[in-house]
Amino acid sequence: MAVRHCMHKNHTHLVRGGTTGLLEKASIWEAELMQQATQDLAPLCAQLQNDATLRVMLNLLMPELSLQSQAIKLQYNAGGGGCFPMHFDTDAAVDTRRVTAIWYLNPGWQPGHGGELRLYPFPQPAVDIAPLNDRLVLFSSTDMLHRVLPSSRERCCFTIWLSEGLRRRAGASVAAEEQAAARAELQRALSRTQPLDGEEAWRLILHPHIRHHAAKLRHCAEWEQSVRESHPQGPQLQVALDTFTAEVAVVARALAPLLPALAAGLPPEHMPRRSWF
Ligand SMILES: O=C(O)CCC(=O)C(=O)O
Ligand SMILES: [Fe+2]
Repeated sequence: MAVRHCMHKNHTHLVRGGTTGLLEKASIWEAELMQQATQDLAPLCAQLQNDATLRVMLNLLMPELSLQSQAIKLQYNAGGGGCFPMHFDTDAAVDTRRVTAIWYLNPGWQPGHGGELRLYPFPQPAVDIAPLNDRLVLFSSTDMLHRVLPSSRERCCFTIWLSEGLRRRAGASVAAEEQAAARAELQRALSRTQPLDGEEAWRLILHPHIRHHAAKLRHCAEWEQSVRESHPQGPQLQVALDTFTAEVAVVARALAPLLPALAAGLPPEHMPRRSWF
């Protein structure tokens, strides 16, 4: 595969004390389709980069997303346990990516080869998706926690990120006021010294400002394990694990009144519909 010549190692971004470090993943290589070098080596990749079919279809089905551009990378997992730690692809405050589409290229994948995509539509239980050839999986880039389980075989996919345009940003100042009010309400609730009761606690746990943090606490043991599995041993991995432990402690302190409800779990009758976007 000629395009392998322009592949580089994938890294996990480590945010710590205001600086971002890079932690190389074991066995994972990638090529950006936007880059001319990739397109020159693999004309089909240029065609895919410029194909608007998925974006147009999604805008028809979900016009509220208002998707305007796409960035695509080709991912090659060399096998031998290559995997991704638990993560959200982005945060709405960081960039405009809104939909993640993964298109798998694995003829002959068998149960037992590993490399399943695991989605965590918190508070619903996790869902494993086999990376079957020609399967396309779509989920929210901002709200869906996910990881890739260790793969014992070579595994390939295109990862397509669809971004919203500037149009939706027009209402930003109204949204900012609403957000300030929501933040004040959350601060009041979280400054209580007594635990909140189940229903009130779950309303806050599922609040968009809290849900990501609550999901991290709920799955913290698996999250830590996934960081260990995805990166080579060494001092940088230890820094990543220490940073993770410190973050979890801060989140647990901040969400203290919600912890009993989180540990007890949401009663099935209150479980919201599974939400992918
Ligand atoms: O390989 C996959 O199935 C998912 C990859 C992924 O999560 C990513 O590139 O952010
Ligand atoms: Fe991802």
